[in-house]
Amino acid sequence: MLTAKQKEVLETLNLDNPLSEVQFESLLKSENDYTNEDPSVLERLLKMANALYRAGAPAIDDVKYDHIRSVLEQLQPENTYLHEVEPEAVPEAKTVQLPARMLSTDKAYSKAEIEKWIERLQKARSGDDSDTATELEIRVTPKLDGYAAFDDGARLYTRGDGYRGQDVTRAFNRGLQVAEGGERGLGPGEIVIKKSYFDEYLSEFFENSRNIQAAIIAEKKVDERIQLALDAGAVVFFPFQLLPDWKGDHKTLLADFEKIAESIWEAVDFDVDGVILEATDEAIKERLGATRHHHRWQIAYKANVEKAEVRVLGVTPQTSRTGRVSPVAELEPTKLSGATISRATLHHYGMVKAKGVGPGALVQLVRSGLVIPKIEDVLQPVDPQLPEHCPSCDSSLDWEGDHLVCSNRALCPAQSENTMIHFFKTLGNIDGFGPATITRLYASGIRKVHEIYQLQQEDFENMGFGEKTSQNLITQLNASRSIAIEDWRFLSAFGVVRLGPGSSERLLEHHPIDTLFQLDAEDLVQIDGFAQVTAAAITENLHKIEAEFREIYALDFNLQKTKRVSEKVDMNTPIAGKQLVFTGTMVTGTRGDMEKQAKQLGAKVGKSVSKNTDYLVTGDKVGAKKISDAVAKGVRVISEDDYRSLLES
Ligand SMILES: NC(=O)c1ccc[n+]([C@@H]2O[C@H](COP(=O)([O-])OP(=O)(O)OC[C@H]3O[C@@H](n4cnc5c(N)ncnc54)[C@H](O)[C@@H]3O)[C@@H](O)[C@H]2O)c1
Ligand SMILES: [Zn+2]
Repeated sequence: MLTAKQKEVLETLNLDNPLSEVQFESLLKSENDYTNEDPSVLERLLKMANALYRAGAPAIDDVKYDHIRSVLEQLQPENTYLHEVEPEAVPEAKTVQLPARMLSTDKAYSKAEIEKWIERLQKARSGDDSDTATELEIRVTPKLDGYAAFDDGARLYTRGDGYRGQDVTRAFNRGLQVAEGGERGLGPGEIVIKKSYFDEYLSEFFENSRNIQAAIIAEKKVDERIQLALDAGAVVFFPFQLLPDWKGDHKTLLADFEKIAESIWEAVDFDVDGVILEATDEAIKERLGATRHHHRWQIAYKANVEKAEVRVLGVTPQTSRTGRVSPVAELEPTKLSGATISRATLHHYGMVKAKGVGPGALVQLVRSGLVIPKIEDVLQPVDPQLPEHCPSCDSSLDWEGDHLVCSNRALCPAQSENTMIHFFKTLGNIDGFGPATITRLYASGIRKVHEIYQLQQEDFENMGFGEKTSQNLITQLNASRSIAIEDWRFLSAFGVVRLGPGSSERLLEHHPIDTLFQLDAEDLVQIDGFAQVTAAAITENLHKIEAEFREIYALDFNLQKTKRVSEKVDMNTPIAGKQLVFTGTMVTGTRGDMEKQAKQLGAKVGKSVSKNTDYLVTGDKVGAKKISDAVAKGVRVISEDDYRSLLES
């Protein structure tokens, strides 16, 4: 679920053609590998993730971002997003030409890739690849994980799109200092926060140092705690020239690579996400030059994956809301990326059975960055440890595909408890009804969410909750009904299989919430995105919750209705049903706004011209070839003015 901060960022940045919030969320949640997605959807997904990340409110971790990026690279290697510096925009700052280009870095994840890069440097020096003997000087520095900036002595700039950045000189006026031993005007560097200071004074209040860096350059007055950090000299602009480094010839570097990388990695008291290697020879640098994305003479070495071989102590079954029983591996406690790991979830019991996971098995545990660790491989299998009964209700288990499922759909405590927990968690507007409370309610005979709403303060007290707590629980329950929530969120809180937030919203765009139970699969199939199987499953599963839904719906929640498609789109316009593509720089509005408006006026808006396109609307600076290609496909090419007249016709 997007946080308020993330929503604000997306709104203020006003991205061109963003995905809907629901689509964004459901794509990030999906466990697919993205290879079946449309490349343009992936591009829009990456752009949104990038905007959030740059604004200090990331929606996903770097590994996932890099993964989606690599999928797009496979599907559409020529996609321009991949070949440019990922843009960064500070709202409320002036955009200015950068004194020098600021680029991203090429990345390597293994020593073998570094060896290849050195070969390319050699080749650039000699013009052929035979000369690998002559020494080549390499500088290695820590790769600071902060906010890239450029200081020309007068102004401080952000990296922007690599050519034009934004003027954030105000950071210096607020007390940002140049790292010790430095002065203003030393060119490219990074705004960073001392790790020891962050851990001691800030970690309690801020999730990561990234949102502090973003705050320092933002227009808004900085938080008091950040100001204290600035005053204490804990936040600095660190010019790369001043970084502690290792310098030497490439042979020594390769001979002792891990050691050198590690010692440089640990050389500063800042967040570091790799080491930077670069050639120092100006002639080589000049010859190699840069792509639009990175300097060819520079590379980042990131070892973002840590692995360990770990013994399994046992496999514990856990029954979920839907009755599926998931395996959790209990592990010999192991340190990985700074945390002690003693449990990791396994995909499903199909994997436990096929790969032989049980007490004594040796598995490979992998952790990328700070993500939840995964068991990637089973190195020494044993007889699998499979449960015969549901750990919660002791009923027998059935196989459904790769999953073991509790056969006791109606009376299994784990299923009921998790269903109730899911309801309050999905509503997301109150506190107090987490696992501990729900378990106690269950023990006192509560089985369904609507029963919770019938409880009085003394009922809670009789169940063993304290007086204050009971009072608070009543307050929270009342609040859950009065605080406004979207009706699609409310619907998805019932945990109907296949009816998550995304499909709930889509469904409600077509049918009001109180008519859902009259629908059959045929009605659902009419809606974009509901295949026959899904439609059948949804109608069937909806009926299972009908009684409970009616009880809870009657409690008068403050539901905000999803806008119906028929209300949103005006089909009675000159462009209704037409296919349009906008290209070039628009004069009378942003392209994103114009596309949105066209959709509301009933048009279908595409990204590229096909033979089904009716109109290509051209703004400023459109290449002649684009126009002649469109004409060749029989598309009508019109100017922005023509388009406006068309709308008025
Ligand atoms: N989690 C997300 O949603 C998300 C979104 C976008 C990008 N990202 C991450 O960001 C990465 C790409 O972003 P990027 O291009 O800003 O970063 P990068 O990792 O390629 O780093 C490039 C930057 O490193 C800096 N740098 C730090 N130390 C340096 C040194 N010693 N010498 C020279 N330069 C140094 C420079 O400012 C340069 O601009 C991706 O790989 C991805 O992991 C994550
Ligand atoms: Zn059970």
